[in-house]
Amino acid sequence: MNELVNNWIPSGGLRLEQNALSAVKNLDNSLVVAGPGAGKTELLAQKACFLLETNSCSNPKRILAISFKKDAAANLKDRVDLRVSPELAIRFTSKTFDSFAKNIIDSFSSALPLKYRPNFDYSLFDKSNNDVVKAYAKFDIYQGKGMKRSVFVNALLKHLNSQPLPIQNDELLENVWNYLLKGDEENSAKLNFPMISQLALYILNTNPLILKSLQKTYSHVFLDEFQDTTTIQYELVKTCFLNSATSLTAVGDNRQRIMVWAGAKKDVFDCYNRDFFANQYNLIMNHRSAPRLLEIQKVVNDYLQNQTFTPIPNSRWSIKDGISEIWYFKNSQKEAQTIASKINELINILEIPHSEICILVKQTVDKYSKEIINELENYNIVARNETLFQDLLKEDLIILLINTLKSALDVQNSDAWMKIWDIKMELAGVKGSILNETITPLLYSFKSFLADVKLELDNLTELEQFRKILLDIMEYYGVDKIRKYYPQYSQGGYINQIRDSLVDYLFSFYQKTGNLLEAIESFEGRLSIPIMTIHKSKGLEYEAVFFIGFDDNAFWTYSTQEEEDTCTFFVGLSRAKKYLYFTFSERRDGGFCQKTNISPLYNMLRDSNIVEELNFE
Ligand SMILES: Nc1ncnc2c1ncn2[C@@H]1O[C@H](COP(=O)(O)OP(=O)(O)OP(=O)(O)O)[C@@H](O)[C@H]1O
Repeated sequence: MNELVNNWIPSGGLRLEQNALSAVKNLDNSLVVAGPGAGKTELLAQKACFLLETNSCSNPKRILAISFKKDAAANLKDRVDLRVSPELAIRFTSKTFDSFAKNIIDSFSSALPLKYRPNFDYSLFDKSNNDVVKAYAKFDIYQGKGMKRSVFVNALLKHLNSQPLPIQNDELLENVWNYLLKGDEENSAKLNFPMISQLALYILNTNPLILKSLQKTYSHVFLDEFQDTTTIQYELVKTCFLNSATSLTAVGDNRQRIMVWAGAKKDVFDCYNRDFFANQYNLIMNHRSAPRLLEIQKVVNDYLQNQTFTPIPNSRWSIKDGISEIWYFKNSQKEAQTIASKINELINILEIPHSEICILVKQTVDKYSKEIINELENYNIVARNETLFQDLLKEDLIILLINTLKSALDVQNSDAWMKIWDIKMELAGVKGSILNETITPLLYSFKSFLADVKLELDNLTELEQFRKILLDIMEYYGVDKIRKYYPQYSQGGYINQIRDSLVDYLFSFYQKTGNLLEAIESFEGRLSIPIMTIHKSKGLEYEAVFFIGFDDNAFWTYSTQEEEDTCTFFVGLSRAKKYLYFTFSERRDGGFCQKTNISPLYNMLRDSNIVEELNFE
């Protein structure tokens, strides 16, 4: 075993800096703190390879990685799948915090006392729904006169999660929980993720056997983007793994803490170091951004923390690499034309792929991007609000259905075929790679099913016909088997919701192109420029980033939450590898824009001495 450990080298030909390598090989609890692009996520992928390949995570133990966003969880899983053999990769589970907690309550709801057991068909609600207001109104709590609705909703949500379970001495809280858990004649049961985490905590605190089995299953746990962990999520981590044999690796960056508004625990690093006696590792490389762009990151860092930050760029860059500009416009029409022309140049002259260019906004994607989308159409370039697709594209069910369609339409697509064949074998309970009396008939029947699907797709004209084809595909795999194989679909109508979204989107793309393979490509966003909020861009990276509408309106919270908005600014600008453009327009949407409140952010760009300022009349 020692020999395996000593001889282990990072996969994919990557070289890790000394501290990264030490963190990978450390088998106790650890915390890796590093700036954007330092390779924190990659370090977790490498650590998974190390643990599995050296048997430090010995069969049948597993590694559990917990991230915040579905795409982050999926990306981490993809990186591990790419680097280790399928037999090892199967022991790496990557989930979001939300799905981790939800799986606990869906798998063990019978361990809850009846009064806290949610109805089987519960669905989810978030802040944007009216459900929490309705629930309180049921017990005569109405919005106070003159009170802003958002303030009222926040107050209700705070009250809803003001106590761990079981609820003590609060009749209103007890009633609202009961109503949300059980629903009534008109409304089904509805839960939000903080409630789900409370229920998961209750199960784990009152059922030592469930807790033990969780600890026995996972010998190693990874926590990505740890800076954004909320109090209740941290409580869950502690309840699950404190004083257990499971070893934890957390990675994060204080300067990228952008979820304080959603309850991120500001002192989570200190608490974790103290509670888990973690070894801390700091990294100094930046593998993402060109050297000149790192100059901006240094200035913003100095504003955010006392510790200086001198990231070392990856050796693929030359010292002069990196372009950053601020563009000033009189109106948003001219802004849109200039951005479209630049994007056209990046794609057609510099040959940068669509998927390597990103348009970022602070918020309200549609407001800031309408005109740009229209101007890009003049160049035959598609741009779209990626928020609608980001999570959907990483859904296991979507990946399964899309790969099935691809395999039916294009028998040469070996990648898609391998993925669905592996899953088909798993779902059919068949193991092995050599054709035999079990595998051969399954293979023939699967191929013949795909040929039938192709025939139906060749005659596709109606939306309902397409829905039926996808229903048939799911039936063929077995809906119950899918629900079991992917625990996130085990409960309620979520699986149907996801399927219907796919049907609607794909069919609308199909109507435009008349070609289903092209429609799938469009749906996957291979030929479109993603537009998203900075929050949605967390963890992602692009060759070129356009940070549009850099004004007081977009950063309207700056005066009340300067630190968090500066962190958001830092996250946004650190997504760029080589090109970084900021735009400001005096007029937008019939109104005037200013940049006086956020002048400290503008000054940081100027202080870097690398950002050029251009005026467009
Ligand atoms: N050791 C390495 N050598 C070369 N490239 C690397 C190395 N580690 C990471 N990378 C690459 O650098 C980029 C950034 O890595 P990664 O996404 O892991 O950074 P991060 O620290 O998680 O960033 P962020 O906090 O901004 O999300 C990725 O393209 C990754 O493939």
